[in-house]
Amino acid sequence: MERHRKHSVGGTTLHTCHPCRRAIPYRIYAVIHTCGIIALMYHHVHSLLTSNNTLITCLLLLSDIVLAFMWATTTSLRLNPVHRTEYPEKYAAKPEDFPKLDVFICTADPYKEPPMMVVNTALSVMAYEYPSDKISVYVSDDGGSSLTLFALVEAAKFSKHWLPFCKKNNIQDRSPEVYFSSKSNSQSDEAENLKMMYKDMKSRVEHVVESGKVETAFITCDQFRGVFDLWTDKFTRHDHPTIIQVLQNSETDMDTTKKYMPNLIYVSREKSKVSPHHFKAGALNTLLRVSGVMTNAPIILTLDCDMYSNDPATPVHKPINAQDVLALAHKVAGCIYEHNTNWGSKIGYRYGSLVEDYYTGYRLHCEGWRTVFCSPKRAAFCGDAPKSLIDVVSQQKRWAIGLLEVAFSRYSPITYGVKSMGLLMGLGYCQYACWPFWSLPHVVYGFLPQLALLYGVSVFPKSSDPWFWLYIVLFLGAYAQDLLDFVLEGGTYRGWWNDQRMWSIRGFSSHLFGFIEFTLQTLNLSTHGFNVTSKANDDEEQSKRYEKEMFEFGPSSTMFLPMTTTAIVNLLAFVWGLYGLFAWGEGLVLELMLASFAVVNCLPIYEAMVLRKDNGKLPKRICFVAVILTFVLIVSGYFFLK
Ligand SMILES: O=c1ccn([C@@H]2O[C@H](COP(=O)(O)OP(=O)(O)O[C@H]3O[C@H](CO)[C@@H](O)[C@H](O)[C@H]3O)[C@@H](O)[C@H]2O)c(=O)[nH]1
Ligand SMILES: [Mn+2]
Repeated sequence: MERHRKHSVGGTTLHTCHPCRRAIPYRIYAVIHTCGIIALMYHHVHSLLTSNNTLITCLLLLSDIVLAFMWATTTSLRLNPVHRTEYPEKYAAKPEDFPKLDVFICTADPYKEPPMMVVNTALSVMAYEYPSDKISVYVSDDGGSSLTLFALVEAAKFSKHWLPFCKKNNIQDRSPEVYFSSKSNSQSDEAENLKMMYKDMKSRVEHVVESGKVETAFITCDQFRGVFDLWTDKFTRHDHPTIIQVLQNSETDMDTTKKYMPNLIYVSREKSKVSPHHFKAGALNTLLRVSGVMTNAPIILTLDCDMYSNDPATPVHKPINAQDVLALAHKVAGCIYEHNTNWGSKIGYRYGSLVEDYYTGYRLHCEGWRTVFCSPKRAAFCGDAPKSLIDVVSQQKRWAIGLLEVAFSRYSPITYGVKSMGLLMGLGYCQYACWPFWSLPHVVYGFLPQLALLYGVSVFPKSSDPWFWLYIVLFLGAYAQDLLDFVLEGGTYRGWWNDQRMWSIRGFSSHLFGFIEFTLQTLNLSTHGFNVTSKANDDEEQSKRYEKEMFEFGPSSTMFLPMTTTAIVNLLAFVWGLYGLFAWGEGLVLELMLASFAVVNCLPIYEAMVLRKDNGKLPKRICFVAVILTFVLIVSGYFFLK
């Protein structure tokens, strides 16, 4: 095995790769765990042939097959863990020889993605420690919103002050929102002055967003007055012509210190109800073509509007105002441009999955592209994660559906992937594609042994049975390795605990509902789109609870039902099982252990059901329906357990 690999460009090593020491113990453990799984399967088959309750045995067998398969996919990712170190300081090219850089920023909804957030993302990359005239920032607005355009016009004005300020003072946080709300910001007159300007811009933008309309009186740049007229009465977000507006031109626009500025270009591609627009993948493909016509940089960087550059040092001509260039740009941003072309199948971002990032990366890997994972000490980008549980589970449900779209496509990692990339890489990709499959073992293990416990029926080996220990070893082994992996990569114990708790919650919500929706869609019974995650965050009470690490259930959602029901069922089983253990001595130990583990995991749910009074508590309606469901489950348990 090649112990240390170097990767050089023109004789300079830019990054090195070191295998982790845990690889060998991991491989040894993989062999042991595999033997355990084989033994367990033997045990199941044996019970299937001898037992009288085939339904229970089948359900347990099916769940264990899924668990074993998922364990195999995880293990393929753990066989050769590596770390990389990168040496950007060794990149010796002179600034005038730096390549040109096109940055793509996507946004889709001015209410879920506040325009000020887009502004901050754009400003943070425009302020890169990189020759300004070589950067072009393209903002794709799938919401087709004049509010977003208005915010960007304001951003272009503000950047004339912000960029020289950042470069002169060597500011690290180049997103103004982050800079002005951090404690380290300077108190100099210049900084105070800029802060005033920023606040002023922010209040203007927020005012316009709130009013929902860009009044002519608010437009301060005469140059851009005309473009707002394109938002006619017939204009809707699903049906409108292409709008491309150069807001800042690197050849003519200078900042306050007479230095040229990066290009800033607003693009809202044409939309029509009859043409599929392929969500974010479609937006990015449009940007690939528009930028190809306008600036055509050899390097592109794509960002979502909920991300910003966290390190200014992270990153080669056509006159872009020329009539013919803009006409061509409009043409390539049109709805029908992609008809009968290879866009989305062989060129650009691939269509067919709601997780276009995973899918495109995977397809490129299959075609033989090579990638490296860079993870510098100071994170190069920061992003926004949803804070309330409903947003989290909805986001993950979208991912679940997108992943299933890949898993069941003709490019499924299990068939096509394994064939093109080999067994280990193919299995590694399955880990993600098969994510939603986790819901099956979660549901079976979350209800079946507990109901059995309530009826005094054993589904697992008794503690006197040697097979008992196999269950203990497999469970502890899998969890311990997961914990070890988490902690060795810099996570905390508490972080891991929360992580595995979220994993269970997803199994009972996003994965389960994603599966159902995907099935309905396959049967043509429903359709769904890209449900953009809400990034708006102005509820102070909610932020406080977030800081205290409290779950935010908030608005009622059917997705909370299964987890609430399982919480109740496990609590009942736990109490009943404990009572049994003391009353009769011999109890159903494994069933009881499982229920107690679930109860500990469900503590925040009990708290949200009965103790909490704030707005983040579990809605009464959900609790009520969950109690009824519990009752129904227990009654129906009587028929297949007794
Ligand atoms: O029709 C659409 C829908 C979404 N977006 C943009 O896509 C980005 C991601 O959307 P978001 O709601 O933030 O989804 P997340 O789940 O946070 O995004 C993750 O998952 C997506 C796939 O589901 C990936 O595209 C993202 O890169 C990845 O960060 C945002 O900038 C949106 O504006 C569009 O441009 N057009
Ligand atoms: Mn996002």
